[in-house]
Amino acid sequence: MSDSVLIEGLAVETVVGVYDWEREVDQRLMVDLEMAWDNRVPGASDDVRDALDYAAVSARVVACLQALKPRLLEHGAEALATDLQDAFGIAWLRLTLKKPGAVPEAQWVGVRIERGAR
Ligand SMILES: Nc1nc2c(c(=O)[nH]1)N=C([C@H](O)[C@@H](O)CO)CN2
Repeated sequence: MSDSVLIEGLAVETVVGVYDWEREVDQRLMVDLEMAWDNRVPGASDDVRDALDYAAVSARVVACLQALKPRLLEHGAEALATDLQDAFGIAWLRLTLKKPGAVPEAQWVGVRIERGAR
């Protein structure tokens, strides 16, 4: 079973970064998520209660990162992955956390992690 639910380019404004000035301002993070889910069940029932609700996941991503205020992207990604897996029962996920503008010469910099097993 290789079904997924996807979220791409979710924007989150939060405190993030290791430098003193970064603790004083909000910056934008972008989140991409691929989450393993058996889509055959909601595919048959047409009931959102059987689905991994991408709207509910998106709201939790925003709340989690705004509460965490991570210094490192690595810490934000790790905490977010654990929180989402626990909250929604996601067996496997791939999470990319991007910080656009952190390196002026780059479109974005970031980290990508995979956690769990399909
Ligand atoms: N691997 C990482 N390197 C750096 C991070 C990070 O989160 N992970 N963060 C910074 C600063 O906060 C930077 O983004 C400020 O522009 C530097 N390196």
